[in-house]
Amino acid sequence: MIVLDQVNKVYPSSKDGDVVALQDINLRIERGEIFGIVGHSGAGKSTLLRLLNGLEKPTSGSVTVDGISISESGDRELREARKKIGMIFQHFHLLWSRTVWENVAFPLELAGKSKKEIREKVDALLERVGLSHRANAYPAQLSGGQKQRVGIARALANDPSVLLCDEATSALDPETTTSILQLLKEIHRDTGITMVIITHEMSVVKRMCHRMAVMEAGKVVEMGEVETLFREPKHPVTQQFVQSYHTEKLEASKEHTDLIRVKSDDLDRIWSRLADWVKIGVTVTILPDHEKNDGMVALQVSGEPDQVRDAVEEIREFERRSEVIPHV
Ligand SMILES: Nc1ncnc2c1ncn2[C@@H]1O[C@H](COP(=O)(O)OP(=O)(O)OP(=O)(O)O)[C@@H](O)[C@H]1O
Repeated sequence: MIVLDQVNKVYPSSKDGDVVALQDINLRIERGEIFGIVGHSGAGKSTLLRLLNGLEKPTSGSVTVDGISISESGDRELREARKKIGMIFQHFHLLWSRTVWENVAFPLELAGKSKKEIREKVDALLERVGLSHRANAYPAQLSGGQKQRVGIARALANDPSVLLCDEATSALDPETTTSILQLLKEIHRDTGITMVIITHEMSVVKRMCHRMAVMEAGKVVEMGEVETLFREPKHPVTQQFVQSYHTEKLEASKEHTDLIRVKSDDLDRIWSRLADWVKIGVTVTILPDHEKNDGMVALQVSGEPDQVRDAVEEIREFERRSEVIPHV
C-alpha cells in the first residue's frame, strides 16, 4: 500500500521565489490497485512520482510504500526499497549501447544476481513482453512500442510490488498505445502489482484505472472511482478533462453529442429513463452549472448520432422542464 500523508514539496528558487510543487497531498493507494493521476503540465504529477520512488524527499509530510518510509530512509535502505518499485517512462530511458537483453539484465546485475539467475529471468521477461526474437537488437533498431516493452521488462526485473508509469504511452500512436496498455493489464492480472499511472490522457485512465486523482497547481482537486468521476465530474478541471475525452472520442468515431439542461431535482427520474440508453452505449455525463445557479444541470449525451437524438428526444418528451442547448 502507498500512503502519502500531508505531503508538501517546495523548490527554492532565487529567481521566481519558492515554487510550491505539491501542497497538502493525502493519498492512499491500495495494494493491487491501478491508480491514475491526471493533471495539466506543471500540476505536480512528476514531482509526486519522484517522491514515490525516493528520487526526491518531501519538504514536509511522509511517503510510505509497502510499509517502508521512503521519505525517511537513508541511501542504503532506499536502494533496497527501490528494487521493489519499478518505473517506466515516456521516453523509455534505455541504455543505447546495450542490447535489449543487456538492458533487461542491468537491474539484475546491480542487484548482484548470479549469471544463471540473470539468464533465466531475462529470457522469461523477454518472452513475457513478446521480444525474445529481438534480444540481440539495440534500442535504436526498435519501434517505440518495442522500446517500451523493453522498459517494462526492465522495470519488472526485480519483481517489484509497485509499477510507476510516467506518461508511458504518451509518445506512442493509438494502436501501439492499445497494445502496451493490454500488456500492462495482463501483467497486473498475473502479478497483482500496484500501478500508479501518470498521464494527461483520460482514455488511458478510463481503460486502465480503478480510481484516479486530478491535480492542479500542486493540489489534488478531486479523487474517486474512475467511473464516478467520468459520470459526474465535480471540479472544473475534472470536467475539462472529461469533456476533452468525449470530444476526442467524438472526433475519432464521428459520434454525436447533445447537451440538454434539466432540473437537478428531476435527475433521479431522468437517470432511470436513461438507463436503457446507457446499456446500449450512449454516454451521459452530468456537468454541474455553477455559474447560473438556477437549479439546472447540463447533461452531455454522446454516442451513435441516431441513438443520442432519440435519447434526448425521449428526455424532452418525458421531462417538460428540460431544454436542449443549441450547438454553437
Ligand atoms: N527541480 C525543480 N526545481 C524547481 N521547480 C521545479 C522542479 N521540478 C518541478 N518544478 C516545478 O514544480 C511544478 C510541478 O512540476 P511537475 O514537473 O511535477 O509537473 P507535471 O504535472 O509533472 O508537469 P509535466 O506534465 O509538464 O511534467 C512546476 O511549477 C515546475 O516548474
